[in-house]
Amino acid sequence: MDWWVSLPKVELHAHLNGSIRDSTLLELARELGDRGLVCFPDVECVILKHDRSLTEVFKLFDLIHILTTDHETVTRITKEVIEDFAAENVVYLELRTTPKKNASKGMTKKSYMEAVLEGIRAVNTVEVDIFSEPNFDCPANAGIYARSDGCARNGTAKKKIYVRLLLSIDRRETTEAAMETVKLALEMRHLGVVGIDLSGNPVIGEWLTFLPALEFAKEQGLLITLHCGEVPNQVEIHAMLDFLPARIGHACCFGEEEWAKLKSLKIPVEICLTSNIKTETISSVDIHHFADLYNSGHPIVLCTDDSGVFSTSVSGEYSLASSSFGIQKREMFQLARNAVNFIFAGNKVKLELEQVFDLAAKSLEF
Ligand SMILES: CNc1ncnc2c1ncn2[C@@H]1O[C@H](COP(=O)(O)O)[C@@H](O)[C@H]1O
Ligand SMILES: [Zn+2]
Repeated sequence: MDWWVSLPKVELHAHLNGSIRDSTLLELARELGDRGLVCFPDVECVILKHDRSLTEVFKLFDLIHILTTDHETVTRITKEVIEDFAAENVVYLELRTTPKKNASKGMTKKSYMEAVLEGIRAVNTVEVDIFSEPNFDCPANAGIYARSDGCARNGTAKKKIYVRLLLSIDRRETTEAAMETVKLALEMRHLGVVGIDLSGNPVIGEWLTFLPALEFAKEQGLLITLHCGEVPNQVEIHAMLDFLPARIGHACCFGEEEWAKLKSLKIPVEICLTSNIKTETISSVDIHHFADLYNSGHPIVLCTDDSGVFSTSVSGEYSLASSSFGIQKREMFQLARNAVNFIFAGNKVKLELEQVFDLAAKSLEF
C-alpha cells in the first residue's frame, strides 16, 4: 500500500458537499437529466472541469446542492464520504456541513442533519465511533452505543474511524438563520456535534451578522473554526482573530501584522494546499504559507477542504507537502500525529488516537 495511505491521518477540514465522488455526482445529474430537471451534458461538463476560480467554485456548490438536497441523497453522500476517508486511513474525521432547508422536499435544518446521522449509521466498511465521551451518556445515544459495542464484543477487529460533526453557517445567512444552526448544534451535541464553522463565499456577508450566533455558540461551549483570510480583508481578519476561534481555515491573505497576531495567539491553522492552488488564492505551492508556519512551529494541520471538487485526498495532501517542502516521512508522521492536539473531541478520544499513532509507528517504514 502507498506509504501516504498507510499513514494514519486526522482530517479536520472537510465539507460534506465538497467531498462527493464524481461518479456519484454524475449519477445524480443523469437521474435529474432523465427527468428533464437539468441538462445533463452541461452539468457533466461543469462537474468534470477541475480547475476553477474561487467564484466558479461557489457556482459549482449551488449546482451540487441542487443534485444532493433531499434526505435520501444526503444520507447516501454522508455514508460514501466517510467510507472514502476511512479507506485512505483517516482515523478521525471532523465532517462539516451546512444544515439546509428545502421546502419542496419537506426538509428542515433538523431533518437535514437527521439524514446526515442516518448516513453515518449506514457506513458498513468500517466501525464508526460517532460518540464516546462518557459525560454525554444519555438514552438518545443508546442505539449508537449498542452498535459500536456490538462490534467490539463480537471481536470483529474492523478498522475504526472516529467521526465528529461541525455545523456550518453559510455567509449568505442572516443572524437569525445562523442562530438557528447554533441552537440545532446544541440540541445535537449528544449525537457527535462538537462545533461550528463559518464558511461560504468570502466576498459575501459581514462578520457582524454572524458574531451574535458565534458568541452564543462559544458561551455554550461549542468550539468554533472560521474560514479566515481566504480573500484580502484585513479588518475582518483582525476581528476574527480577536474573537479567538479554536482554529481557523486557510489564512491565505494575511499581511505582516496578521501573521504576528496569529502567531502570538497560537491559533491552529487548517491548511488546504490543493484547494488554495486550484482556486488561485495562492499562486504556486512553493510560496504557500505552510512553509513559514511549519518552520516556525506554529500549530497546523493538513486538510482537503473539498476532496471531490478539487480531486484530492488527505494522503495526497501529505504527499504534496512532503515533496513540495522537502519534509521527510518521519517528520510528516509527526505532523499527522500532532493534529490530534487540535481536534474538537475530548481527551478520551485524543488518548485513543495517540495509541493508534504509536501502534502505527511500529509498522511504518521511515
Ligand atoms: C473552497 N473554499 C471554501 N471557502 C469557503 N466555503 C467553502 C469552501 N469550500 C466549501 N465551502 C462551503 O461548504 C459548502 C459545501 O458543503 P456543505 O453544503 O456545507 O456540505 C459550500 O456551499 C460553502 O458554503
Ligand atoms: Zn473550507
